[in-house]
Amino acid sequence: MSRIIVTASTRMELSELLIATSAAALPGGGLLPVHRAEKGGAELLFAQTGIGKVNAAAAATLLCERYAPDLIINTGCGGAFAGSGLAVGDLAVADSECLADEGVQTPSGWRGLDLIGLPVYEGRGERLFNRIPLDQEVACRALDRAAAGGFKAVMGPFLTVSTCSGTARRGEELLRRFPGVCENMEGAAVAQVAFMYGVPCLEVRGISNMVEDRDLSRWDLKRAVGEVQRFLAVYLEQAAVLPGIH
Ligand SMILES: O=C(O)c1cccc(C(=O)CC[C@H]2O[C@@H](n3cnc4c(=O)[nH]cnc43)[C@H](O)[C@@H]2O)c1
Repeated sequence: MSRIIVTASTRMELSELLIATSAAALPGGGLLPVHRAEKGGAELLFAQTGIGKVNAAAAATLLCERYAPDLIINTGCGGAFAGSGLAVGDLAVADSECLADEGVQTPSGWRGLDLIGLPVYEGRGERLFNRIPLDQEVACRALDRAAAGGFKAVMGPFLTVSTCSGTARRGEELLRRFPGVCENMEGAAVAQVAFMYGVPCLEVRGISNMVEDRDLSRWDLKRAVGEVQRFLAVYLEQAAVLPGIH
């Protein structure tokens, strides 16, 4: 039976999936709460990682070591960049991830890790600096499934940051560094660990806010996490025949 792991930073980002799949808490999860279900001929494990790259990387490493998954799905909410074509309540599918604030501030501007010449990972014929590749077939199929399910979804590069951008200016600055449709705080960490373990990784987020001058009255976390979990519940129904799953 194939094994799919779904990670999110908060309980709210997983709670509807836990209900939809009748998942039960696994005993002995230690610091990392894990729930288990069976659906569509696959074993599903849901893990609440906590916010940010450190929590996400620690959780992803533990999950890869302990469970050797066939696919890791990172989900939750995210901010949409201006010009992405995304709005609050839409779905964003990552075609790549990026460590968007790992680099060097030089007198002539910000530069990525390639300036230092030290990759975050080197192996399997790749040197990864800021950009983390994701499985293209898995991403494209997820986008197709979202469209077929009537969801408005856009696929593009995701940027992972340590500081949530609370100004339009910061969003513009990040887009001068790297192309991006969606900002988040965990995705590149999960993607990097998955890449290191050779596990296909999918990232799908519901858009809770635009990357703009911070105005919480324009955020809709509930709608964002509801939409993306509604999509994933359908997606996971066909878990046994998902691309990348053998
Ligand atoms: O600024 C606030 O007061 C505030 C209130 C509630 C939530 C936040 C977050 O920043 C949530 C971070 C959480 O959600 C993801 N997320 C959602 N939108 C964004 C964003 O625009 N930029 C970065 N991360 C975002 C993120 O992955 C975290 O897990 C703030």
